[in-house]
Amino acid sequence: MSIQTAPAVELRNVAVRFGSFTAVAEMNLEVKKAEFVAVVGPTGCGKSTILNVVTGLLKAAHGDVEIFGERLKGLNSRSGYMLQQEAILPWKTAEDNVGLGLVFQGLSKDEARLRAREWMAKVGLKGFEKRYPHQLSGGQRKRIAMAQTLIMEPQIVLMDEPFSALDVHTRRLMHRILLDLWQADKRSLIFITHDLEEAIVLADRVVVMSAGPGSRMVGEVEINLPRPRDVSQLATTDEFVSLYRRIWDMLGKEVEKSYVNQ
Ligand SMILES: Nc1ncnc2c1ncn2[C@@H]1O[C@H](COP(=O)(O)OP(=O)(O)OP(=O)(O)O)[C@@H](O)[C@H]1O
Repeated sequence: MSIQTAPAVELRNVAVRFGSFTAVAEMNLEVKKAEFVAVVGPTGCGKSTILNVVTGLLKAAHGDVEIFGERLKGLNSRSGYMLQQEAILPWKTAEDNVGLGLVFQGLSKDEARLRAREWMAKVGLKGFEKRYPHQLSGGQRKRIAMAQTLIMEPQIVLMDEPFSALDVHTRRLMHRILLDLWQADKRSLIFITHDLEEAIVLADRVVVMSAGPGSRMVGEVEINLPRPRDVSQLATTDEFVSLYRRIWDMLGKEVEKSYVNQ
C-alpha cells in the first residue's frame, strides 16, 4: 500500500505488557487519513496505553504498529499529544505557552509569538495573549493546550480525555471549537473518552475496547451523522439515541465486567 492510501494509524494484534501484566492483549485499530476516531472503554482497559503505543512512547510486546504504511520505529514524529492535564508553564504568558513547541523546534521567540497569536485567535482567545495561566479559566487553559498541540501541525492528533475536568457547558464549547478546527483542516484524530455522548457528537467512528486486563477491540460503529454538527442539539435527535443504544449495548457489558474485576 502506498503512503498516500495507507491508513494514518494501523495497529494489528497489538499486545502491551508491563512486566508479567498484560494490559492489552490483542488490539486492532485503524484510523484513516482525516478520520476522527473516538475510543471508549471501561476504566483501566488500556486506552491511554494505546495512545502511548501510537506515539512510540511504549513499545508493543507483539503485533504491528504502522504509521502511514510504515512500521513505527522509535518516537512518532507525525503525532501531537494533548493530555488530560495541560502542559502549561505558569511563568509564561498564554502566547508564549502556545508557541513553546515552535521555540523548541528552533523558531525565534518573535516568529513563534506571531504564529501563536494566529492560533490564539483560532481558539477564540484573541485579546488574552499576555495573560498568565492563573489569569485564565479552566476552559481557556484547555484552549491554550489545544492551540499548543495544533500549532505544531501534527498529521495525527491524539487526545486523552482532554475535556473531562470541565463543566458541561464549557465542554460543549470545546466540542464546537475542536470540530470547527478539525473541519477546517482535517487531520487524523484519536480521541479517548469515558463519555459516550462526547464520542458520538465528535467522531466519524467509535471504537469500543473490552474490560482489562488483556483488553482488545470489541466493536466499532460508524457515526454517520451529517457534518457540520450542531453540538447543542445533536444529543436529542432519534439518530443519536439509536447510535447511543447500539454502542452502549457493547460498552455497558464491558463496564459491568470491569466492576466485577475490581
Ligand atoms: N507504567 C505502567 N506500569 C504498570 N502498569 C501500568 C502502567 N501503565 C498502565 N498500567 C496498567 O495498564 C492498564 C491500562 O492502563 P491505562 O492507563 O492505559 O487505562 P485507561 O483505559 O486509559 O484507564 P482510565 O480510563 O482509567 O484512564 C491498567 O491496569 C494500568 O494499571
